[in-house]
Amino acid sequence: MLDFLKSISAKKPKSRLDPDKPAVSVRERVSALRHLPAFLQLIWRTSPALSLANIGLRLLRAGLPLAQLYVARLILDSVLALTRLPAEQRALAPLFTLVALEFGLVLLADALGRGVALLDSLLGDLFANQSSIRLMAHAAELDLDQFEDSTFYDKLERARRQTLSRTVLMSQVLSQGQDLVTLVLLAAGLVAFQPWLLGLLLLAVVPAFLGESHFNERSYSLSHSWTPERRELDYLRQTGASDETAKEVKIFGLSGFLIDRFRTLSDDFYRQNKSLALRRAGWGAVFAAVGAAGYYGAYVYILARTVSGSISIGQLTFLAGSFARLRALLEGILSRFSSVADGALYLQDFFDFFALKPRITRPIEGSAHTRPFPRPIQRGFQFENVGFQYKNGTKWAIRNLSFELKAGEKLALVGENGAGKTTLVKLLARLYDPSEGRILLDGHDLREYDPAELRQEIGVIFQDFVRFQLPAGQNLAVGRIAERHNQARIEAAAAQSLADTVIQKLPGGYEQMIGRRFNGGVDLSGGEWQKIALGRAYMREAQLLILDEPTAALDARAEHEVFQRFAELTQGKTAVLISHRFSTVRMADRILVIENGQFVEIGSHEELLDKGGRYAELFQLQAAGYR
Ligand SMILES: Nc1ncnc2c1ncn2[C@@H]1O[C@H](COP(=O)(O)OP(=O)(O)OP(=O)(O)O)[C@@H](O)[C@H]1O
Repeated sequence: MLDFLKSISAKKPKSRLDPDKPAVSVRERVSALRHLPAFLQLIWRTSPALSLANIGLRLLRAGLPLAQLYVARLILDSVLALTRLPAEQRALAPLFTLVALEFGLVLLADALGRGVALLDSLLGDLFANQSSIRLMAHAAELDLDQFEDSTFYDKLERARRQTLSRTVLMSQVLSQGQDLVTLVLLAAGLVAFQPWLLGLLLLAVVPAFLGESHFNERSYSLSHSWTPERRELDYLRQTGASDETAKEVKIFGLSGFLIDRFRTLSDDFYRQNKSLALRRAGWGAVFAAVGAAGYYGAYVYILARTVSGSISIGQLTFLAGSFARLRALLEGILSRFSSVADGALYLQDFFDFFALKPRITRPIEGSAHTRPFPRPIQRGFQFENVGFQYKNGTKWAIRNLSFELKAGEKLALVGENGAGKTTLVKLLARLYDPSEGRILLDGHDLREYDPAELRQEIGVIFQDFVRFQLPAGQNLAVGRIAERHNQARIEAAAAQSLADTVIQKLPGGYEQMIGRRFNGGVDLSGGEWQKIALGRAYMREAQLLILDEPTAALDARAEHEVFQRFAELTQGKTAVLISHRFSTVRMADRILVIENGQFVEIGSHEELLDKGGRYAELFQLQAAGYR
């Protein structure tokens, strides 16, 4: 036992990742309890009426054990008194009234218990739904670079897991309150009889509590340190068995590789978990025996007092019953305390996630207002010495970049893979802010405008656009989701992006679910998907349209047609086009060539060819391929 108690303070968790990482200390666990008021407040706000009803029922339920024990005592004493009377003097009516009372209490306890369980489940469901909604809303507010940070992802993952398991914590906290009330009521009876019995009770229960805390702490540490691996396990499970990956997994024969990795990781976790579970079970049995010994010690004492005649049989049942109940209650409260503290530690992850704040906000720090967005844009965008480094990147993705994107101009970006073209576009859309330099819109820093308003005025179709598992019409409508019921507008956008020819062939037309994830879904080819995604740009009707490799998957005829329409559609509008195809690029007014994130040259197709620089070189290279 001594060894075990020493181990509580001395042992460190066997974390595969960081063997020196200390276990979560008791102090941390207790300090995590500070999150409980905020948590209870969240529950209260979920539904004040259900919360109030829940508390009311629990308070009533808390008083019942004492009442039941007391009535049982009266019944026994009255039976004994009756047996001592001559048969003709035995009046049974008071006895049966007591029995009826006990019967009533049993029914009431059952009804209250069911009522509490019902309210817990309703409140829990509401709370889980609202937490999920808050989680999605908060994630949408955060900056893109926060998503690219793996510690953020771990937080998000833990917070996501929390939305459901927190309903268990809610029940536990409320039950804890209820049991504490019952405990105080029962303990009052025991203290009145023999105060030191309470000490005996604590002695029987406290070691079990310490053991429970210790093992919960280890469980939490283990599970916490395994968050990245768990994400990897989820990823492997998903990659090994999903429609999106099945093709390549089969072709490359990856399943053995994926399964091996999964097995190695999961076996490792299983081993660590098993060793913890075994020790937990062993020590659990020891503590249960200590608890039982305490109970029987008290029982023997109460029996001796009954035999000596100093208390009645009724009092014996009351006291022995109180003691047994108190022991179970105290054990429950103490062990629940450690799982509440454990839950509160997880709560810390939950609140940590909600405490993350986006940096790209409105208005920018230090200024009182945002600048109204120019309608129409007068001068255009200027990049002034712009540099950008990804948080997890080792080099500058863009450096010392200065150029002007004039209002109404069609600018093409050219550069080799990794040159920084997509990064430039993300900076324009304020998905990131420059690490150095600045971007001006009509002479003012882009950060002075409301980012939401800016994004309203920009339409971007990325090369890795999302294939939403939605009906075809809605898949186009995501370009301007407020217009999702405007069928005429959706059809016009489809006609402009050539998506109409794709949709006409679908059995369900605009209502046809696309993608294979849901029942009845029909998958499209890469080029067909791209036409749908392009349609989103036309739904958008933005002042600045950005297409990042919009035609990479299109056949030559479709590409030609798309660009015919694109030129018409963007007349008078500003547009940025990224493409590796010079047939597309040459349609732009000017072409900006970048290399390793740096400015190389800018000019029209003819100007750059005449100049004989990098563009001319790349153009000749591609043209040579067609000769
Ligand atoms: N999220 C990211 N985190 C870290 N580095 C990134 C990230 N995205 C891009 N990079 C790096 O920034 C550089 C520029 O990438 P970018 O995507 O802008 O290139 P690109 O010119 O659009 O390339 P491509 O023609 O292949 O689409 C590359 O070196 C890339 O590895």
